Amino acid sequence: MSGYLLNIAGVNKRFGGLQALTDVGIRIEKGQIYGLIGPNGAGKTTFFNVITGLYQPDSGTFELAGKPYSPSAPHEVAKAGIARTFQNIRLFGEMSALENVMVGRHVRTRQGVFGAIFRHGAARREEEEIRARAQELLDFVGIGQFAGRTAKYLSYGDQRRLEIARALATDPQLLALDEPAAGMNATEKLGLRELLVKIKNEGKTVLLIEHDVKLMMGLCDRITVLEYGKQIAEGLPAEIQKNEAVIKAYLGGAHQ
Ligand SMILES: Nc1ncnc2c1ncn2[C@@H]1O[C@H](COP(=O)(O)OP(=O)(O)OP(=O)(O)O)[C@@H](O)[C@H]1O
Repeated sequence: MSGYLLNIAGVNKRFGGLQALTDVGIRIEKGQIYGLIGPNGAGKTTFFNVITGLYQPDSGTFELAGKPYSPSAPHEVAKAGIARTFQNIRLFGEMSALENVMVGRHVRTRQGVFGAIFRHGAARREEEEIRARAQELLDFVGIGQFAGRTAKYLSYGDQRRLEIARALATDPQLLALDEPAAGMNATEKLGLRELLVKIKNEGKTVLLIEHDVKLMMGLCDRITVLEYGKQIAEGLPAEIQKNEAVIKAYLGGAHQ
């Protein structure tokens, strides 16, 4: 056992002639907010997709809370205890905010989605519990008042909050967020920052990809920097900010 909540090593991923990830690994302690940054095309999303079961890696070892897990399919990863959100919002637009969160919750229930559809005895009771928990989560992320609103009519920032609530509904050990601040205005970003701190204060562990480096520096406990699929730096935000290779990667202009 490593003592880390997430311990991933030696990840390689090739797309045809392109080596998208070369020997990438991260170790995240429980309760940390861990950031993944890097210029466009650095391999951040590819790495996320590998550890959450969307892409099959060419190699790599994967361990969550001391137990090896197989990133062979997204539902296996969800069962192991990792929940994620996507760069592009993926909600059920025609469903209410509450229903979106309830769907997330069904991953963890005994009756599952079919029980919920047929609504017999135990399933009905479980359904009520799920509903109550979903409302709690909406309250937690700050959109409890919009529980009945059709998801597609929520503001952009609130849709992002809803995605986070839905991910939290699976009771994950690790919450993986792919660019949660993308497209947000300054006020929404401030709100997101507060929400992430609140999630951390609940004892959750968060892995985050984000382009807003300023936001990341103020928020993350540790940061890994990728460039052309390789890890060029890992450390505390203060160390990353001073790292020559990182400064060069961001200011070099090669990726603009
Ligand atoms: N499914 C795929 N097939 C082929 N090449 C891919 C695929 N997914 C990603 N790539 C390539 O892998 C490299 C890394 O891309 P990736 O999207 O992981 O970078 P990123 O750091 O997330 O970039 P961005 O910040 O722009 O989202 C890029 O050169 C990209 O074109």
